[in-house]
Amino acid sequence: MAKEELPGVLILDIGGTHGVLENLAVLLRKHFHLITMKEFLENKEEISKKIQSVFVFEYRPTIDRELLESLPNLKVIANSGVGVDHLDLKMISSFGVKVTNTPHAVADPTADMGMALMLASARRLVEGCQIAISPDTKHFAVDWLGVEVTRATLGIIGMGSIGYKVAQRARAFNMRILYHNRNRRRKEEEEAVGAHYCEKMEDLLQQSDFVMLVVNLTPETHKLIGKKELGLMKPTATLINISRGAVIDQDALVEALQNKVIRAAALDVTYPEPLPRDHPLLKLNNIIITPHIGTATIQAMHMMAEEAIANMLAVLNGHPIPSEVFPK
Ligand SMILES: O=C(O)C(=O)CO
Repeated sequence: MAKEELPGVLILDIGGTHGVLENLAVLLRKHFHLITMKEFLENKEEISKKIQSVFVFEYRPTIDRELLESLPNLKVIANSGVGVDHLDLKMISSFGVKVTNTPHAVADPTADMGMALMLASARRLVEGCQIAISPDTKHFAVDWLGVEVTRATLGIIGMGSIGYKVAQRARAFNMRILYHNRNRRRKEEEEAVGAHYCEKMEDLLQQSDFVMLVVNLTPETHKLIGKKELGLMKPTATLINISRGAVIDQDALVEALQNKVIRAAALDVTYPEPLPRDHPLLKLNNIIITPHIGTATIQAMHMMAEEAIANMLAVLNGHPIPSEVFPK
């Protein structure tokens, strides 16, 4: 089929020239006529009617009313990634447009990232690397001892599919696993990973050596971890965040890390992203920050594109949609 006859997909944020993005474009071109944001802006009049789907490639708040008003035939916005807090679902739905996400592709790489951050913080990997490459060779490990993950207690806040995959990995480290979630998991699922349910988040915070945040960002989870919650954690505990930055009250975290209320933090997400260069979190030495790379693997990029393509085709062909997200 000629590319013009295929349904048009507007690509947000795929404009790079990196090999991995070109590979995604190859996958998408099998089913769609690809339209970049640049092409769209240069030739809005002619192109806008052709666009039936939008592929959101990065976690950015890019879909506004003005864009939706300019796309009369839009049927679906396919988000890469599971979190859709950057999309105004109610507003999008008022245009009769569906939103989909990619929960399957993200679960393993994001859980891996949680483990990577926990291990890196526990064993002070970033400092170790800096010491190894520094010109001063007179460093003694005894001056910067880490802590062990093996047999420690891990508290997982948010036991959806990513949280559960973290628990599966933590079991291999003989960790004691606690979790807090809106809904308790089935008994068989708890037993399979040896996880204990804490109805009260406070109990989990008080007992855990590592607390990992894996919740969606919603009005209920906004600043879920603040001064009070940090104060409940052990002074030897580490806070890991692989969900969304705004789940933590960052001012309270700065204070807690400065005053050694907790041992350390390891964050893949912050607000805003990236943090301003003079942000106090960047001045601390008991923190590791990565730039929201939970799904930044070659494999995840491909799986997310495949999952998004399946979602878009289902909407356009009127089939059951594998992963639709509904406004609350
Ligand atoms: O899937 C998502 O929404 C992520 O942010 C993964 O890190």
